[in-house]
Amino acid sequence: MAGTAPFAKMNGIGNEIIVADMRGRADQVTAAAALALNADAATRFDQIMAIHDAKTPGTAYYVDILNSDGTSAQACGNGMRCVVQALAAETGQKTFTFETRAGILNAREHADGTISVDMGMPRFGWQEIPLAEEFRDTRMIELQIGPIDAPVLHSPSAVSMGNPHAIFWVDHDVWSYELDRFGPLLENHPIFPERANITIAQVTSPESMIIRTWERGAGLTKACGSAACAAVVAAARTRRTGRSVSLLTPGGGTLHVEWRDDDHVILTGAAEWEFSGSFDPSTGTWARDTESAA
Ligand SMILES: N[C@@H](CCC[C@H](N)C(=O)O)C(=O)O
Repeated sequence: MAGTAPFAKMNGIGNEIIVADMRGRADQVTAAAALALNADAATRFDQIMAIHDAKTPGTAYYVDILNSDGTSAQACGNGMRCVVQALAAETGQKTFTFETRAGILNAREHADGTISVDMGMPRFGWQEIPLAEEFRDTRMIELQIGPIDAPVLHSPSAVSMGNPHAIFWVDHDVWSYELDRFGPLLENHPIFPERANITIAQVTSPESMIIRTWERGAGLTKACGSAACAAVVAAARTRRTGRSVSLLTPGGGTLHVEWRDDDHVILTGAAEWEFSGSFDPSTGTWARDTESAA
């Protein structure tokens, strides 16, 4: 064992995040450690953002992302904001360039404390998302749940934000759908060979929508940043909204997404520190810092 590593329990508008400081060490946070941390109510999380030393010149850090089921994720918008807030507090820096499995991304902390993350460019090709079979137009794919002649949800848009997303559109009462029941079935549907994040979206104006997400590898969460990006891109592609949209999420928080003309998707929102501690990255055994909030 290489010794314990510091961590901060944080959240990105309710998306439960552990920011793990793995700088200066060669080991990784294991799936076993993730499962152990998630099994403890005090450290239950949706994603671990493990900050490692940079691998690529021009980047400050490599960020490895683990879901609460121990699997890896390529992107996590809410988690990246937590990483930025933690590093900005430590270094006084306001802008950062990171590397993740999804590629290189830039982020900035604003004067009001909100944080913007450039989530990169969306991808729409069926092989890029990926889907298991060819769809020439991923603005609407054939997929439904519920009775065959009266589906409850159907015809989602599919988008990659580095990670796979499907967005089901509903006209009213987004809260009434049993996403806890349909989510696992859709996440693991054979059409998604790498599984998928499943979102239900209700457009409320050309500049606003409400989203709920069943996250791949994490289940129902209070917010999902990459899903917010995927939903706005898909909504703009299908002429449901413009390219600059505010999104209300189940935790009550709001995210803002702008799909810029240069094709980059910018996610803006808040991040919050809860407490700090140290943990064993191989087992998940942890202890709270004594000076940390209860
Ligand atoms: N909460 C995240 C998304 C995390 C990754 C996702 N569950 C996956 O496996 O792709 C966000 O804020 O983007």
